[in-house]
Amino acid sequence: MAGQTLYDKLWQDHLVKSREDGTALIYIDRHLIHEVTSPQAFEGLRLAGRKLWRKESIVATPDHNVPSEAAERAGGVAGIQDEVSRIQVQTLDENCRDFDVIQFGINEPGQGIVHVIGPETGATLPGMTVVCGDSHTSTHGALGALAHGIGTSEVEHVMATQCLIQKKMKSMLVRVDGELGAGVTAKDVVLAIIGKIGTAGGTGYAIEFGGSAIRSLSMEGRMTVCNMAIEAGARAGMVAVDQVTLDYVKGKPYAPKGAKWDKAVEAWSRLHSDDDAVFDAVVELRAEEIEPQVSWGTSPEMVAPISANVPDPAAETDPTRRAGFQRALEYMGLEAGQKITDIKVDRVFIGSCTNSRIEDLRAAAAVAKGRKKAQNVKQVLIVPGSQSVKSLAEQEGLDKIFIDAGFEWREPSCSMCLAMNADKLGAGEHSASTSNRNFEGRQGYGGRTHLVSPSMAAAAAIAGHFVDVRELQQDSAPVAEEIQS
Ligand SMILES: CC(C)[C@H](C(=O)O)[C@@H](O)C(=O)O
Ligand code: SF4
Repeated sequence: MAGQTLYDKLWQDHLVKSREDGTALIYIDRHLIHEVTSPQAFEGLRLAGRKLWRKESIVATPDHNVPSEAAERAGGVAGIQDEVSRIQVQTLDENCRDFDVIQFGINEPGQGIVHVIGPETGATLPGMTVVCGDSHTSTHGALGALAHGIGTSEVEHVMATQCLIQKKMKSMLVRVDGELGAGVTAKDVVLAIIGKIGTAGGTGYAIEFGGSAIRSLSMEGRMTVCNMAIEAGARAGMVAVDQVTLDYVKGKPYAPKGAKWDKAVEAWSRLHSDDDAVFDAVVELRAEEIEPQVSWGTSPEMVAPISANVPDPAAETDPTRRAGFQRALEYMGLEAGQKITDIKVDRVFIGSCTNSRIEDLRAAAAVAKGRKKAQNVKQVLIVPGSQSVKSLAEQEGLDKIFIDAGFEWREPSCSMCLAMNADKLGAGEHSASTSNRNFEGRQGYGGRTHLVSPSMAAAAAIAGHFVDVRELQQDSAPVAEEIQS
């Protein structure tokens, strides 16, 4: 018999019952909740007179509707200007109080984007099943967990039973071997993967990311990659447990301690695919071939290396693809064949569950240090993913670097990732954004999003247009001249 994949092992470990119709009941270890997709679930429980099955499994935090501006934030929940947002956050507070759920409230130390606080508190651990009413739950798979988003009715189901009805997915290995070049980050890797397999490439699969380039990434980088598994069509992304994982998890507030830690390490050490495991699909990329990436269209697969030009739809043989490219270029206000480096940037957003961790902010600060935002750039938002990231960044003086560069230092929230709050991209404006979705209107009505890494976003903020961060790092002179002109 062939060996097991990591996904097989995680699935097997949580399987309660397989059913004749091909579905199965799996046990859920960790349930993360936020203000957008939990209210109906709590209401459903109330109406049915049900209790939470295991309330300790739930960790709540508000992230989508909380303002990022310090002044508005200072007033707490009551101070949220937008009524719908205020009600959402208030409702989460009330539900957590009524059902006695652990919540990191709006201005409390642990608050942050749900996918940032799970791993950083140790609420997410290797070997767990992790769910949340949010598609980017795939992020947590970076720890060697089976993690995916669920719908609101499933949120209620997990609350009431701690189980979920699932159909086992197929397995895909995305292997990136070789060494990444300087200035090429986890974000570029995952954008290149999506550029290759497309946004439907992973549909129906659980993706395991492997290969030497993935193993060389930090946990934060692995989270960036798994975060965007959903943009490749896969509900779950994961990376095998190794020493990097264990070093990251050790000492986290909710991580096991003492003898329990030793037992956990023993159990977690088998969380990798066996050498003879067979995947339903295998995709391979060479790390050396990956350049810093910039998305040019309205889907994450519409992405190109920074050295490239905006593609010409006429070169597409498939009529549906050609029409899609054409429409994307019209929406984005771009010309076929124009250089990516000629695209001017109006606003820059560095944040989101893809890229708002400390290493992301350090990478952006390394580029911003001693430089200034270009005149044509109206706003640069730096939004740390959590209160912990924010205070660590402040201890390191990163906030000062950003402020000196003319950037804005904000409070932890989803912010301009999806414009469910005051942070929005104006119609026709182009953003350099470290988030994960560039759909039409995603960052504001008529807004034009370009997905990039944190260092590429900072470089665009300085230059006023997209620029190869590798040139900027080696030689700052040309950019400095542009700023003065
Ligand atoms: C609001 C939430 C349900 C949604 C998601 O599921 O991903 C959001 O986080 C997003 O990124 O679009
Ligand atoms: S940061 Fe963006 S992608 Fe992540 S949970 Fe918030 S809205 Fe969704």
